[in-house]
Amino acid sequence: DPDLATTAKALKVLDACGSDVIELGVPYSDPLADGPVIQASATRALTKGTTFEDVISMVKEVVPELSCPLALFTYYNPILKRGVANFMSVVKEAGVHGLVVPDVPLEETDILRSEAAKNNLELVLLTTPTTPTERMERITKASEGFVYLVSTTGVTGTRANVSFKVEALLKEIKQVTDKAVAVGFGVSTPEQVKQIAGWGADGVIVGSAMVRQLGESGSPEEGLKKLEELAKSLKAAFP
Ligand SMILES: O=P(O)(O)OC[C@@H](O)[C@@H](O)c1c[nH]c2ccccc12
Repeated sequence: DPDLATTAKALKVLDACGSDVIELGVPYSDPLADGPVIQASATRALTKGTTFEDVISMVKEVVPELSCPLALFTYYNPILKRGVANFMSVVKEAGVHGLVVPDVPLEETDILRSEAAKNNLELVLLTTPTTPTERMERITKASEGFVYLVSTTGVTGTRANVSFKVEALLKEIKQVTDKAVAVGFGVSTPEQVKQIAGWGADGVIVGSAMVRQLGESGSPEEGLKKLEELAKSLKAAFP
């Protein structure tokens, strides 16, 4: 969104701005964990007829030009529909490095993880403010690449403030894992990035704010320019 050619350019822009990992979302009709911005973006992409196969062929062309790894974000249904093993080999073939599949709970990730492992793909798992410590520990053990700490309950989307609870959550999670922990959901400004970095996070994840620049600008060129400005300002804010 707004189209695959612009998305390909956006991946290169984000890479050039110093992204450590790029998360690319596959548009889906029932994005249950997404707020209005990403929902609208997925709907626009689907209305244009964008398929999983289209996304994969774009990825295949762009990945050789990127220096950072690419994680594919998708709900479980498109994986299930293609068969887990088949899905994994297709995305691996395209050059994808990892996966974020938010609607599969830890207990049900066995097949996903084993098929991902066969293809050398890393499955990033998420923990949330309502995850009990003992479960958080199991999630961090199983998570690959890094651990995704969801900053707040609810859906994706920019928020005026980062919940102060994130500071305590980071302390808690750092006691049970040495893996890198990145905080996502609601992050959109350099001030928020600085605050989260100050609390000890290893990274931040920014979705809606970037999706909005690209999808809601007057033209693809303007969207890419705005995306670049935003990415640079956020990168500069992370010490
Ligand atoms: O949009 P935000 O609030 O900046 O949050 C990141 C998020 O968009 C991205 O990681 C993501 C998009 N859709 C998701 C669904 C569930 C978990 C994570 C995601």
